[in-house]
Amino acid sequence: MGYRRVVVKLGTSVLTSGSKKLDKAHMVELARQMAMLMRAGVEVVLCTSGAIAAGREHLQYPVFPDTMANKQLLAAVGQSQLILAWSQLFSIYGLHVGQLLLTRADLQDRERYLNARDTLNALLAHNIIPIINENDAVATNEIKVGDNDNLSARAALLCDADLLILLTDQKGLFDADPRTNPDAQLIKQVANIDDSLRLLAGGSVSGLGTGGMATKLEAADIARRAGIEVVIASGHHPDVIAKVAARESVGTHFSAIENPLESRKQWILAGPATQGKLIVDAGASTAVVANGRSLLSKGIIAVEGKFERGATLLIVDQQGRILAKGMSRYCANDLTKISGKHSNDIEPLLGYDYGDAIIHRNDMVVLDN
Ligand SMILES: Nc1ncnc2c1ncn2[C@@H]1O[C@H](COP(=O)(O)OP(=O)(O)O)[C@@H](O)[C@H]1O
Ligand SMILES: N[C@@H](CCC(=O)OP(=O)(O)O)C(=O)O
Repeated sequence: MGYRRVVVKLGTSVLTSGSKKLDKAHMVELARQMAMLMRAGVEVVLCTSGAIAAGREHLQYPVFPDTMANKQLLAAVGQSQLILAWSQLFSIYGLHVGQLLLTRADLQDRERYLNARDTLNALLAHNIIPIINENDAVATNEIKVGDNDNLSARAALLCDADLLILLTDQKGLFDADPRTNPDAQLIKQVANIDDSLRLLAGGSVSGLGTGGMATKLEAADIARRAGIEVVIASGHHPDVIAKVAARESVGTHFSAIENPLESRKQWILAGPATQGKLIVDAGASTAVVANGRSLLSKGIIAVEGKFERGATLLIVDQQGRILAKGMSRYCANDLTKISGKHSNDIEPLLGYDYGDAIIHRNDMVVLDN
């Protein structure tokens, strides 16, 4: 069956073709491919990087100290150049574009999330290509998603896409970074994202992109758990977008999981930033991962981070493996008092009680699979 709605993410590495400026000749080719897909009845959402690179180019490569304010300046200048370029390039194919600049705060707050979703749907309903980037000009580290791989996965969830295409400067995910390992082999199919796969995915060394393959794997993991297929491929492979959309074998394909998470759990996974960690013993690990139970105080060995009730935390085992992510019903202070203790001791120790479940299974996404 054909795809209905596709998010295409273009990394800086693709947009600049490895140079220091936007490669407009290649951007028009990518716009053509996306326009053809739209003409074939597939809705396309573009998540584009390149604002900072475009800002540097427009200001003729100023030598600035590497501060947050200067990056924001470059993004503010570059984003307008970037959207101007896309708007002109898509107009060649008779298409309008609409710009959405998002931060984590827009995805975290339910009302803003629904607002962004309505805008995306309205644009698509009018055959207008939504173009998304992080709102780098205003986003501080605290409210940033931080990289466009993760942002594109959240965009795919937001608009209920069925395919996410991450285009980059490599043919896909290799079993080692091909820049430093000439013998590295392309991994064509991934059925499960686990720690051994994460170890293969390195950061970005080109100085152009943010996050490298590590953030692409994070993005793939979020999307596939929401039932969205993911492909990582080269943005310079001829007709790559059409081929991926036609299910030809290009790059690395990640299958979607069979029973996608319900939307509340998708939001827990993709929305709020994690604010701490609960380290748990083997019994709690089995209860949470194998038996799908809530996390009780008895199994908690240590608490890391400062957080309030309702914060999103990682549950990790003593070997540091991430088991689950979920929302805590107790704050960090309370948890340090009751960890390792029986549920019956919560009330006597704290003077109140929000229930036995520290993280209830309905508020938890198990990740060790
Ligand atoms: N296992 C791997 N397979 C492929 N590329 C990898 C791997 N590990 C690290 N990388 C690096 O990831 C880079 C792509 O990510 P990045 O530089 O962030 O580009 P983009 O701008 O497309 O997001 C590649 O150039 C490569 O050096
Ligand atoms: N939002 C930034 C890009 C951040 C980013 O993740 O870059 P990349 O790894 O090239 O996709 C920009 O527009 O410059």
